[in-house]
Amino acid sequence: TGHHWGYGKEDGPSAWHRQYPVAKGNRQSPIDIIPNEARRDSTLGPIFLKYDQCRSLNIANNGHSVVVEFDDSDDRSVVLGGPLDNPYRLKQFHFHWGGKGCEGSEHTVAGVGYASELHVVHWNAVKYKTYNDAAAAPDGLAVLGIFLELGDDHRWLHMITDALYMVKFKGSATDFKGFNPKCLLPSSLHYWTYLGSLTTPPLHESVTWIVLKEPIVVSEKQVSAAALNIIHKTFPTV
Ligand SMILES: NS(=O)(=O)c1c2ccccc2cc2ccccc12
Ligand SMILES: [Zn+2]
Repeated sequence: TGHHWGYGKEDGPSAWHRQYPVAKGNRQSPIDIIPNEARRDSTLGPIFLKYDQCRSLNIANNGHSVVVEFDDSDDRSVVLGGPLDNPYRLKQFHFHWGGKGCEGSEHTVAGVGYASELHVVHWNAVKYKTYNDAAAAPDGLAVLGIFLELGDDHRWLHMITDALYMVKFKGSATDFKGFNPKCLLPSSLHYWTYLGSLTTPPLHESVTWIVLKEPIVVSEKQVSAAALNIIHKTFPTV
């Protein structure tokens, strides 16, 4: 149905502005984070992640990423503090995997990319009635960005990568209960923060980005299994 965006030459990021003019906006993500140029803001306190009561629902392949969704019908799991004026409700998390050997992270740090990047999406349910309203509002979303660097196996990531074969094809989804994203956090919650946007169409300029300085460590095997598992096409219809 209609021309769809992607990551190819014709439909990739340089072409998105045709269908999504905001691509040429003044708070577009991702950005290159330059630590020496980042301003230290003493008014910013620590962030707090209250995920103990979170309820994961399913894991799905939307053709661009693998997304794990959560029950966001109440304030059971939220992020608060840091740059945020009120708690933001946990909605979903997803990964940006690279291909074989190429860096998949969206943000870079002083020009250096990481193997992958995890985005934990939260929305401002205090100010907005629905997630969709929040997704289009300048203070509607808060996304926690966590870099993945290559090293030893991550002890919990297998719970995600093992489930990927169940959602091999775009549009597929399966139950995914009892997963708490706390197990994917690094030891330090020190962060950079800036006002930005969704990194994929519709590119809404509605995201307060909170990018953690400390990456988590995953193995090449885990990343390549994941990257290879995401097939950007629907099931071959006979
Ligand atoms: N990269 S992103 O965090 O801007 C993003 C998505 C990226 C890929 C697939 C789905 C996404 C859905 C999002 C929903 C809200 C905020 C960011 C989102
Ligand atoms: Zn993302």
